[in-house]
Amino acid sequence: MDQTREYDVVVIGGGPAGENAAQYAVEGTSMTAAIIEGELLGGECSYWACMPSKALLRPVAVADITSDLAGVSTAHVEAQALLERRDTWVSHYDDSGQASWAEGAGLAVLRGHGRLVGERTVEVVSSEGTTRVRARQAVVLATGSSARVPDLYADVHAWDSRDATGVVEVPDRLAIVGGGVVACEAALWMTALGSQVTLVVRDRRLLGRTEPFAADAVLDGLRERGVTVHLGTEVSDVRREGAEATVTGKVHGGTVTLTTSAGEVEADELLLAIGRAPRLDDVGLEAVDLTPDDVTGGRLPEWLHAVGDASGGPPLTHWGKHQARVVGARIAAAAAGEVAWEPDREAPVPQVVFTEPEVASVGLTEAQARDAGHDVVTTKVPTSSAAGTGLLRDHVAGDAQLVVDARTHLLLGATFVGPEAGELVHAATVAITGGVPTHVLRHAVASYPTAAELWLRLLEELPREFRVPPPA
Ligand SMILES: Cc1cc2nc3c(=O)[nH]c(=O)nc-3n(C[C@H](O)[C@H](O)[C@H](O)COP(=O)(O)OP(=O)(O)OC[C@H]3O[C@@H](n4cnc5c(N)ncnc54)[C@H](O)[C@@H]3O)c2cc1C
Ligand SMILES: NC(=O)c1ccc[n+]([C@@H]2O[C@H](COP(=O)([O-])OP(=O)(O)OC[C@H]3O[C@@H](n4cnc5c(N)ncnc54)[C@H](O)[C@@H]3O)[C@@H](O)[C@H]2O)c1
Repeated sequence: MDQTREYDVVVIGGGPAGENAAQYAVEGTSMTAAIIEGELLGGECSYWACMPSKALLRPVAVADITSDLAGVSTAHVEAQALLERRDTWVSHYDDSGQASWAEGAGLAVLRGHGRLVGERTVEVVSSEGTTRVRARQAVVLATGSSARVPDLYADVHAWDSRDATGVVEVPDRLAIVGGGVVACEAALWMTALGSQVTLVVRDRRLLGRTEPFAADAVLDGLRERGVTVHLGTEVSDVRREGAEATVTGKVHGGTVTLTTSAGEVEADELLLAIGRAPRLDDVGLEAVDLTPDDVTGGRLPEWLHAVGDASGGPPLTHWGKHQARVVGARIAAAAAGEVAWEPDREAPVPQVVFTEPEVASVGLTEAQARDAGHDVVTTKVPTSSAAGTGLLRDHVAGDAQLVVDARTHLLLGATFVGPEAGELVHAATVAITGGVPTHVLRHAVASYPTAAELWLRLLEELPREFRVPPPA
């Protein structure tokens, strides 16, 4: 073993969360940081998740709009060109660009698998040998998450999201088990690439964490685009001839047969999209007397932090990066004997689901707000009801809704469905973060005729007492 190297901050995992934690901990200080990365710097998000999926979905969405917009001819997705676009956006699975960024930011990158072996001490194992690294200030766990694979599916070598985003061989028939975000998004791009897609969904609805009206709109959208969706359907058995995990994105064997409560489903490939779990099983937690539950429960010694999917928080890149910026600032402040400034209000979590129609939400759903004890008023309008949204395509699906606290007149949550939903939701994020009540929000004027005018429609639909401050 080489001699021990020392840095102020050691980050295990170089995904978006790990990169941000390292950067924010040392930026503007004389401290040093190392990121330990076992695969590609940039993480799941850059190569197998957000980037490739959105690179695949954007042309599909644009073609979809042109099929519903008088005055323009309909565009068609070209499968090979679409896959080439994906390859460009994942830099052909080469992380040298991210490595240059790290070098420019003054961050050391250590290649290999990192494991805690004692307090503030990490061992890095690679084909080159084993190195011991000590952190003077802090260690950050940013190891991300892995797709869940229940025992039922252990022998059939089903695809996971890496195969779906990294698809190179398009199966004629694709069965997807799961009704969450990965399932709904992948169903769209795999349909556009030419697969006949069948979704087998255990729940009686899609997208369990969104407003029911948003999930219904996504269900209609998938069915309109040729996807077969079985809701409330359990899988009891899975069989496959010649199952073999070959290359990522290639078909992994012969025909797959699912026995389900809705009958047998046959497909040429099966995508399992039933959630992800923090990757904490091989990071040496036992060496410092901790368990994965201690990490996700936030019970960590002051020198150890967890960010991103590994923390057990909402598994979203922007949320992991936010956590990482907060943790990075805390580490920097602590090293200087200070306490980092943080707002007293918890930041709301936004999410955009890039389906047709698009769904964007932030904060609490109506049911979550009521469960949390709020007296709630909601306002809902068709997304087509503003001139700016109506102009975006010929048939605008979906509704938009605000969830407002009846006592304080503060926004608790918002959901937008339809074109530009992902952009419309940010105003809600700002309003919740800033604590802007509805009577003030009404004076934030949106330009005519933009999609943002939907805000005017939503606020006008609230009872009139929401136009003035609440009684003291
Ligand atoms: C198909 C798909 C699409 C998605 N789309 C979106 C989206 O549009 N928007 C969004 O916000 N989120 C999206 N997500 C979620 C997003 O990918 C994750 O929330 C995000 O990648 C988490 O970032 P992270 O840095 O915590 O972990 P990761 O990106 O998983 O990075 C963790 C890194 O740690 C490394 N690592 C792990 N263990 C070790 C170890 N012991 N030693 C060394 N290195 C290690 C891994 O190799 C990896 O590079 C998507 C997820 C999937 C599956
Ligand atoms: N646009 C985005 O922001 C985006 C896109 C993709 C993924 N992601 C993130 O990645 C995470 C993982 O996505 P996902 O779709 O895998 O998970 P998910 O949690 O969104 O959905 C999981 C689905 O699988 C079902 N399920 C769970 N266990 C099952 C079982 N044993 N059998 C059958 N069905 C089962 C659930 O009921 C649910 O429908 C998400 O939580 C999301 O935050 C985000």
